[in-house]
Amino acid sequence: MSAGHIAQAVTGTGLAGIGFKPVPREEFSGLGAMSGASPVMERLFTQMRTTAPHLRVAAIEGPSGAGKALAARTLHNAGPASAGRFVPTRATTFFADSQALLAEASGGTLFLSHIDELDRGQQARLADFMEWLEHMHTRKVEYVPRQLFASSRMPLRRLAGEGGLRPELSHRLSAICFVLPPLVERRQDISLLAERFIEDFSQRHGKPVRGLGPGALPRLQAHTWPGNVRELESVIHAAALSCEGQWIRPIDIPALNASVSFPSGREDGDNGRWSTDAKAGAGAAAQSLEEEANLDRAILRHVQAVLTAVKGNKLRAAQLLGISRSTLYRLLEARSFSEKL
Ligand SMILES: Nc1ncnc2c1ncn2[C@@H]1O[C@H](COP(=O)(O)OP(=O)(O)OP(=O)(O)O)[C@@H](O)[C@H]1O
Repeated sequence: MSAGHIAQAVTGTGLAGIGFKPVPREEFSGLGAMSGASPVMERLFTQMRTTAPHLRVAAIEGPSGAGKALAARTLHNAGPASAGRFVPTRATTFFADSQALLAEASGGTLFLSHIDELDRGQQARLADFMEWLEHMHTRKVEYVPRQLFASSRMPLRRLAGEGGLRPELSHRLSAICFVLPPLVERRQDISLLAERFIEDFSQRHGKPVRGLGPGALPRLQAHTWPGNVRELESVIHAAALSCEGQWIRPIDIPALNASVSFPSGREDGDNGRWSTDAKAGAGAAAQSLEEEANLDRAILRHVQAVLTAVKGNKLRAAQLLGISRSTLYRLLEARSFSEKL
């Protein structure tokens, strides 16, 4: 790539000239508010569409931030309880406020998240509650939740097999089970999800960001996403905020650190506890991490070359690069930070 091309890539101008084609909006696919086009998500959407009209109880499994709560809401919207309310609550706090929550979810859907956090006593109470609910459904009582969904960051059968979940509760919950794989196992969805989050951001904040510019997608695809879709969403929002033009550039994307921690996950993300396939994905990502580093280095090398050419005049360098002085300072800070490591 010539210096001119990098400058174009950095500024987000002249994109057509370097053969850059954004993902057209009409290529968005998914179910309700859920985006996804990878084979594993297509299969999940088919399972959701087929079963949603008939569900009473269902489990939704997957690592933190993979989209379990969104899947539960999507199932509710497509199911027999959609005229009632969708009432989400953390499973551990359900019994502290069960009367009010049951009244709110009457005729609708009660969604208990993080079932894997329940202790043995809470599990026994939940099993009793489910038996009572089933009895109410048999008697066609209408003032109870019509559907009960539960999410877990551990596969329920595995949890039961390891003694972490009462078998009777596992059997009741996981007869119908939907699985959200870690994002690293469906990299194909990254561009679709990113474009969707950009569009959401633009609409919500009234800032016209049109999509990912050249070099941005490889950077996103090189990351292992320990925080899954939640992490991607916050990275895209941060990038769209920093973006100076209409296209997100690699330098707009905040540092992607594999050991970053996320509120609902373990410190290293909880993909590892989810499935061994995630490790394979992490291996592939580690390999492509090189590319990520190279891309950053290419931009920094180019900035350095321009600075040298203008004898360190930062205002002139920023003008030639087509970026603001604050962006230039940010790039130089990133360089001096990486030199200290
Ligand atoms: N397929 C998807 N399409 C669009 N947005 C998604 C998708 N999956 C997840 N999200 C978004 O990612 C964020 C995290 O999703 P969600 O809260 O459903 O995750 P979760 O698996 O329930 O997480 P946790 O177990 O930590 O509670 C939400 O803002 C959600 O809207």
